[in-house]
Amino acid sequence: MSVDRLTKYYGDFAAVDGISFEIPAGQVVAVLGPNGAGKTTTLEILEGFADATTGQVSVLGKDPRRGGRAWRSRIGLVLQSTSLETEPTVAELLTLFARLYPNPRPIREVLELIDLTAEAKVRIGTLSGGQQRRVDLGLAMIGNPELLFLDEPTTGLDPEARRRCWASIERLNGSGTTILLTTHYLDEADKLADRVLVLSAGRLVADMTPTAMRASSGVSFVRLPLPPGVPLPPDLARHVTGQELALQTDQVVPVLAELISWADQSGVGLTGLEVGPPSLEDVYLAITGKEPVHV
Ligand SMILES: Nc1ncnc2c1ncn2[C@@H]1O[C@H](COP(=O)(O)OP(=O)(O)OP(=O)(O)O)[C@@H](O)[C@H]1O
Repeated sequence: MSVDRLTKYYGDFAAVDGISFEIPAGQVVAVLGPNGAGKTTTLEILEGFADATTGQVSVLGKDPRRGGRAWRSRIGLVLQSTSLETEPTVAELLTLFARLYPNPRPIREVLELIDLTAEAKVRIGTLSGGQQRRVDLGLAMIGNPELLFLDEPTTGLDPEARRRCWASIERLNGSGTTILLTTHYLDEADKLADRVLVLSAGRLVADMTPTAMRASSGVSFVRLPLPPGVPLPPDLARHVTGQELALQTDQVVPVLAELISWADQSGVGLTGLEVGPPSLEDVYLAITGKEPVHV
């Protein structure tokens, strides 16, 4: 998939303001960005549901607006919210949808991918929210798509249900499907994505791997559980909450030097000391201008 200097204007307002990126086959890419950043608009253009104002878009080698039926059958969609039929069983609904595609995946295989083999004969209406979301995924993958668009696939699910959804998405990618997903969960992007695209006010402000994104801030986390009754120097003491020192800094060497000197003089072991990159969420908030990362 390639996107070159894409814009989408509503009147004078640029909802998408000149973004370019390429997604090679087989990647999982997460599109992040605050509300109104242009994620849905971009996805709608890539899916062929909306026209670009200017720029070039090619998805599976075609202009999405001119894709046609054969092109569409190579793409799977999971929309932000769907309402499934409640009466049929899981297997019945999958079988019904399989008839719409020229080259459907075997139902048994889809059930395994979405981890609902045991529920094949259960009516959709009696499934949990997380199981229904995995049925959405199953319907999107039944046509054996080369490319899958997932719009906020796990919003509203509990942690266990989210993990099971992630496992299905990982299995599907393992079978070769390219996946483009939007999410507001940074842990989801971290877990699933080979690459993260961050949109802000219609512009692409980051395009990198989660690891590179964490490293890009140049900021490190320092964390140390403290023994009772040994006061820290005042500039470090202001970062103590309860019995823990926790701070982020772009000056990790002086902070560590001060800690080591303090530990040496006070006879304190540095047991439990952690130094590492900030969370993806911290960096994301800094990139999108929501909050500073620095202490
Ligand atoms: N049909 C429209 N007419 C006018 N403005 C629109 C239209 N559709 C979207 N917009 C505006 O374009 C901007 C981008 O919207 P979009 O839905 O793509 O954002 P988003 O990143 O998907 O946000 P969210 O996370 O809330 O789904 C917003 O400011 C929105 O108000």
